[in-house]
Amino acid sequence: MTNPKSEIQNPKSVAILGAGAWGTALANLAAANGHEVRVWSRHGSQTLEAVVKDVHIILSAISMTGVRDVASQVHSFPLSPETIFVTATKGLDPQTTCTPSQIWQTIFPNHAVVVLSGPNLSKEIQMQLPAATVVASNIPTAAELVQLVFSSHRFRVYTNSDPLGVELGGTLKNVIAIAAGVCDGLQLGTNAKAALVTRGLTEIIRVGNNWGAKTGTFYGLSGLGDLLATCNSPLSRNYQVGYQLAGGKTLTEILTNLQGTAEGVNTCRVLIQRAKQQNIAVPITEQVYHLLQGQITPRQALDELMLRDIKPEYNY
Ligand SMILES: NC(=O)C1=CN([C@@H]2O[C@H](COP(=O)(O)OP(=O)(O)OC[C@H]3O[C@@H](n4cnc5c(N)ncnc54)[C@H](OP(=O)(O)O)[C@@H]3O)[C@@H](O)[C@H]2O)C=CC1
Ligand SMILES: O=C(CO)COP(=O)(O)O
Repeated sequence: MTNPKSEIQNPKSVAILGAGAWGTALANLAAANGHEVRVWSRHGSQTLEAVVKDVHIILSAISMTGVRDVASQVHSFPLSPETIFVTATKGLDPQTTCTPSQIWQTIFPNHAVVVLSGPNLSKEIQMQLPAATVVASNIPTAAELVQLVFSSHRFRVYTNSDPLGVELGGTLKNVIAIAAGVCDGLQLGTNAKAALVTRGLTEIIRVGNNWGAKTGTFYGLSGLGDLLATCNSPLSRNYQVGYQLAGGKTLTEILTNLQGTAEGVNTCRVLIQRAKQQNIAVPITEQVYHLLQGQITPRQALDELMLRDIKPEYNY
């Protein structure tokens, strides 16, 4: 059963770039609503040019490492000026610290770009469990069109007019999810976890505000919502990285055996770079960074956080 409002009077053609866990789940959602869906993978039989030809929507669910290259390739093909880009990647560009939507928008300045982000563990969505997400754009009609394409009785899609905030919420929480995995792996208890996630949200808001995003966005699905999902679920790859580090495995061992992408590892490095440039306090991210670099143990990271100077709670 589709959402009655999204029932197909006007089916759209949708190119999904990336046949990983998230690209596949999103392709299934659009196809279940009766849209024409074409999926591109670099290992697939169809060319990128054929997949994007004449489509209404191009949705990228490519890992951060591939975004710039794939966006540049798409740029070399003829597209309708009406084509809407949707980005579902949760990462930061190591060279420029740009978000994926900033990359797409720079390469396609005359096209609408929509960010899709929320508490969306793809395994649960593939099992058709209920979930909600946010589609955000500076062009409201573009976000509304994407909302219709993906909405169903199992997948509730909200629009939002702060694409940067929605994108940063989904991206920055991955670093906190690694820390949450460490917290659970060390069996630090529920109080510790609540403190970590709440102070993690403060850190995300501090970084987001400096970047130009709105505070309120981070209390929504793509900030607090996604923190709750990924900091509490073993389905999250980022959480798994932290949990297994706490169990004594090395990062290399963990990443070799992990199914899929844990963007928080790269995001943490880029975030440290940006926080230094902009002079933003990111104490949790700093400890995750030292831990990922193998410079401290999980217990030492905990001590560093607990022994910081005492201060007022609100210091965005
Ligand atoms: N899984 C989830 O629950 C969710 C994931 N996300 C985000 O979506 C993004 C993708 O995650 P997910 O699908 O889980 O990851 P996967 O590792 O399952 O898939 C990654 C996809 O990116 C492709 N890719 C990677 N590098 C390149 C490249 N250089 N050129 C072309 N394609 C490339 C991979 O292609 P190939 O298979 O050929 O390697 C694959 O299709 C991440 O940013 C993640 O944070 C967001 C919400 C939910
Ligand atoms: O972003 C996600 C859920 O919203 C997926 O989390 P992981 O990338 O940690 O698996």
